Amino acid sequence: MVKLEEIKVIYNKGEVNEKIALENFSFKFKKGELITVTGSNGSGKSTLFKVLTGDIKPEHGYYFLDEKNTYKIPSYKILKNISIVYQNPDSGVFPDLTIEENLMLGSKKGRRLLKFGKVKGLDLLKNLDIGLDKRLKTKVKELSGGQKQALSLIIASISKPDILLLDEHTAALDPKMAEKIMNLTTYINKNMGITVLMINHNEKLIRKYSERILQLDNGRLVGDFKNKKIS
Ligand SMILES: Nc1ncnc2c1ncn2[C@@H]1O[C@H](COP(=O)(O)OP(=O)(O)OP(=O)(O)O)[C@@H](O)[C@H]1O
Repeated sequence: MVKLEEIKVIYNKGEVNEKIALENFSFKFKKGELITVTGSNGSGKSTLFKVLTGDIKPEHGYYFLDEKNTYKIPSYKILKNISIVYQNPDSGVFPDLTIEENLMLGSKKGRRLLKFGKVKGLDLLKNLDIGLDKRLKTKVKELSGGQKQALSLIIASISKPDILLLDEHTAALDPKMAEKIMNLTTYINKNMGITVLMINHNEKLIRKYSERILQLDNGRLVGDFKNKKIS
């Protein structure tokens, strides 16, 4: 169980352009959930992700990792095991390295871990089923945007983070590739037990794949629904 309580984020505090981006924001989630964060432009979705990664320091708030441990956030001790995938397919890969080398680096340092990265990455590539598992020696810069995005998702997952944040990771993809990536996302969520929080604007994908939908408006949580279609 992870719980955020009373989070408040202010940009440019005390200046004329001061902006409260999150206010009295509280929510909790269980390990293994697949949650979509929705809301109009500027409602605070990316700010929420930056709070979770520790990239910005909230004005106020608490972060509960489990029933026993409470931290006044940000607490880097508990925020370290989070991976994030962005919309831009180039942001999560090393273009001059091969697919195989990218997978190995995804599981961080150490000989044993490098091998683990390759094995786990290969398993995920096979599941993705677009033929990349047979092209391990290909340089990543030769791949299409969709293929690079799939690889980014795999790299972010093989170190088995507690939480995987997906910031519009299907936004730049054609509908077919977006479905493939969402299938892989579900596989990672269910088979590896990784909690997924994703920002997504595609109604069809949200309804098909999310178990739970959080809705933000102007920095506040205004909705928290179970998706009846799959739960
Ligand atoms: N670095 C910043 N400095 C000042 N204001 C910011 C900064 N980052 C975001 N904001 C403002 O905070 C509010 C929330 O922004 P945020 O990026 O979290 O929204 P979002 O829901 O992710 O939007 P989008 O869907 O457009 O990506 C917006 O009004 C935005 O203009």
